[in-house]
Amino acid sequence: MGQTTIAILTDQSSQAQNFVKNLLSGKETTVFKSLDGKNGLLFSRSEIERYMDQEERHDIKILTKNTTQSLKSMSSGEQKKALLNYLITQQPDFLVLVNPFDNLDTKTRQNLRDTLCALSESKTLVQLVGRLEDILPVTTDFYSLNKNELMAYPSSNAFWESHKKETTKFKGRIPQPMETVNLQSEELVNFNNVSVSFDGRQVLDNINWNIKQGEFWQLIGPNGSGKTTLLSMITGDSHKGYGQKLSLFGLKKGSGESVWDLKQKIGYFTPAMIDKFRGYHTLENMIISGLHDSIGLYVQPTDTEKRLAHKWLELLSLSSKKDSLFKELSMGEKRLVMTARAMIKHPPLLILDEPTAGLDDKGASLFVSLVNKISRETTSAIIFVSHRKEIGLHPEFNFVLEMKKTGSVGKIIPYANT
Ligand SMILES: Nc1ncnc2c1ncn2[C@@H]1O[C@H](COP(=O)(O)OP(=O)(O)OP(=O)(O)O)[C@@H](O)[C@H]1O
Repeated sequence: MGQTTIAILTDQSSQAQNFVKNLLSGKETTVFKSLDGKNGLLFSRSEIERYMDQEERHDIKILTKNTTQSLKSMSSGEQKKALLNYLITQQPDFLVLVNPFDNLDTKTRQNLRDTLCALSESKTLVQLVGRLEDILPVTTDFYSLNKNELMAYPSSNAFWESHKKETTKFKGRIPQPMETVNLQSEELVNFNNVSVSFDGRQVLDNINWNIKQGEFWQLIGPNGSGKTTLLSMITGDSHKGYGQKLSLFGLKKGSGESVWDLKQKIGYFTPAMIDKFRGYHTLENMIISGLHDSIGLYVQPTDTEKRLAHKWLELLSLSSKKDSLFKELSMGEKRLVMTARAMIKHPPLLILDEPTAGLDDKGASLFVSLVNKISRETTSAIIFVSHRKEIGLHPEFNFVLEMKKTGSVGKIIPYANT
């Protein structure tokens, strides 16, 4: 007979962090009586970051004892595996899993799902998940967390009935930019047989990828296949592109363009950016800051800039919050604002790196419809990186990285064939 497996569905209102803290310190055990006096451990992205920080700061190995690689340089899948293995060796009575499948590709997700289902035979698992599809099939007890209030469902049927999917749409059109960015070439990115190795191990093998103005690409590949490595060559954050046949916006890599020139042509958003600043800026200033390539605004905005920001806020149905602080927004709202910030100039290339990770179904569906809209109504090319096949996302092409012993190879699959 298996143990209790608990699922708690979270949404943008949930005070999940607080809840988890109380649960692990024994303060929530009035609801979960079976956990009273038991020892629980946490499996979450924040724990990986905490161990990453400890390993780096003190130059020690905790999760990475059996490898020479640093936790930081591992792919998300490798990091999660290392954390889970470590937690199991600590023999906890129960595990709290916060969005365990985020940032994982289909196969790694399936493997982790199987491992967790097997683990549920001997340990109590408490899942806090924002996406319905992430709930383990072995779940016995269902709850939802509204702000800090836990609501119990009498049966799994009652739970699934009350969470049928909804879809949401935006009203109005994407606001036009103040000026257009000059382009020397319609070809924005050209990888011509580009390969990348780390410490003698080839990670990317002869990549050929040509991205033209206005195209909508989804970049897909298993954990560790080299998606981040590819993107960092485009954004100028990796030197691996030098000396190879890589052209960006019509210029060969290394032919004198500055990282600044590159950043002018690229709008970039990844959820980790949100953690980089404290969020004491108004929404209006956050969006305008996209015109100045800063996070937050440090100069007085002009009236034209303010008008443009208002148009974006209107589109996002956030006008009433224009003077609110960015940090007061829900996670989903923050991502919409960050995307508006990345798009305000209509950069020739918009890169969205796993932008829906950690969102609940409603938040993800809203985000996806904004991206589809940007693709339809602007000439910006889009690269959308995601492990999940996002329901409702309509890219024109998939660039699929397939892992081989000699490094990942890239395949182009038109969306119509997927
Ligand atoms: N600086 C580095 N030093 C050593 N190995 C590295 C370094 N950067 C990346 N790697 C390795 O290269 C491979 C590709 O990593 P990359 O982060 O690009 O994959 P990914 O597809 O983005 O993975 P994920 O989806 O999990 O984020 C991984 O095996 C990773 O461990």
